[in-house]
Amino acid sequence: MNFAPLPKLSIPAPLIGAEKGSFTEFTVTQRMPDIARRIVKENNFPSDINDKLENLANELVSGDVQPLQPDTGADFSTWQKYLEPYQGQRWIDIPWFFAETYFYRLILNITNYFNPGQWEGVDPFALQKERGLESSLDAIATLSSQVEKWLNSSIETEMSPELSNHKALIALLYFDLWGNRVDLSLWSALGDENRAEFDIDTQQGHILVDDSEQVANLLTKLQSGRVDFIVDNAGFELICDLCLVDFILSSGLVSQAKLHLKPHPTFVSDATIKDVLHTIDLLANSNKGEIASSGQRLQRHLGSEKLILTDNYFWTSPLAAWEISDPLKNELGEAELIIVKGDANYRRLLGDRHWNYSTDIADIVCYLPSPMIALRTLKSEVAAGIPTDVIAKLNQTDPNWLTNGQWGVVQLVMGNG
Ligand SMILES: O=P(O)(O)OC[C@H]1O[C@](O)(CO)[C@@H](O)[C@@H]1O
Repeated sequence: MNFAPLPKLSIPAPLIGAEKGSFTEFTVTQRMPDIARRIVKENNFPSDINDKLENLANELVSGDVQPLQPDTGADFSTWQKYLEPYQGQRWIDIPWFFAETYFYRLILNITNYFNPGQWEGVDPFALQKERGLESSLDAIATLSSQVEKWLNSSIETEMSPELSNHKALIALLYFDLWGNRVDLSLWSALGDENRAEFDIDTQQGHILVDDSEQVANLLTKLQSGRVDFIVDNAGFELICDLCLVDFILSSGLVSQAKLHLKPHPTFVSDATIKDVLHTIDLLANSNKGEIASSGQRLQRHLGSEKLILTDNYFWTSPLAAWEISDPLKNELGEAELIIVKGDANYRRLLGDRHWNYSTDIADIVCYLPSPMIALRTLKSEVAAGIPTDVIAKLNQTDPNWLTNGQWGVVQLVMGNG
């Protein structure tokens, strides 16, 4: 397969926490310490673990990066290598993407997630994930009954199957985009009372680049083949992913869907294989008919291996997406379309660098072997492919447009596969 291994342009500097007044600074010095302290409140860890979490919270502000204590994680020695260039440096001086991914790996190291004993495999974010799922139950019912209608709509409305699938796909792509607004790492910072402010009514007006038509065309023409999802959050976003998966598989638009998941808890709400299985189980056992049908269809797709769940330590690593290993790149090359979800995965695509926001995204993301669609609400000062007039207008009307989670992109890059 012939594709460029690197962005076509020279690679700019990474975002770092020491950039005064930036959202990156706010995250490293305030949001991340809050997240560490919230773990103490929401779990029953013993005092030595809680003390270490409190130390971590304090040292983020101006202290140095601390090493990992030996643990049995399969990625332990790889992390030792990733850490080498940053030892003795302050959290705020190292690349933000490294700081954030390492922070979450360090939390698991501190809480003995990888060590045999009482805390082995205990997800420190379990409570937040569970609450996220519970608070989405009404939305889940609405969405699943809508999927059911879409699956039957060419029969009920006499619309051509191609047209009705096309309409359903556009709507599901929008849901899947806005489902990403609701991520728990931002919720931690906002507090409970602000959650109601997330609304999905103003969908189209807030999409800065919208390639959903092209994606729907691509998907309706496939009729077989595989679509891969680089999954982001558990909870409502995962439900939106699963509704899209259910629709493309149950309507026969594609023959397989593969979900790429995190091998361990990270970024508070990111989904693991366990989270997906738990969510599908919850749907299948719901006492609401339409939710249960959707869950049961997904269970059947799992059973027949039309739906595949996989994880890889690349997705929790500090690496840019162009540093992906050959086996994983070849695996993605088997897909007809790769759907990349969320802000952190988008930051990985762009290497979390200071690109000019109007840079053609295809000149950066030219290293993937298959067409890729990014569904991302903006939550960080990283972007590409936004028209200059749109940027100028947003700078006037909404100075926090890059980070307030109110704006989204549906960006397609056709790839070289
Ligand atoms: O769940 P998502 O969309 O990846 O968002 C999480 C990301 O957003 C942020 O909250 C802001 O960039 C990061 O801390 C993290 O990269």
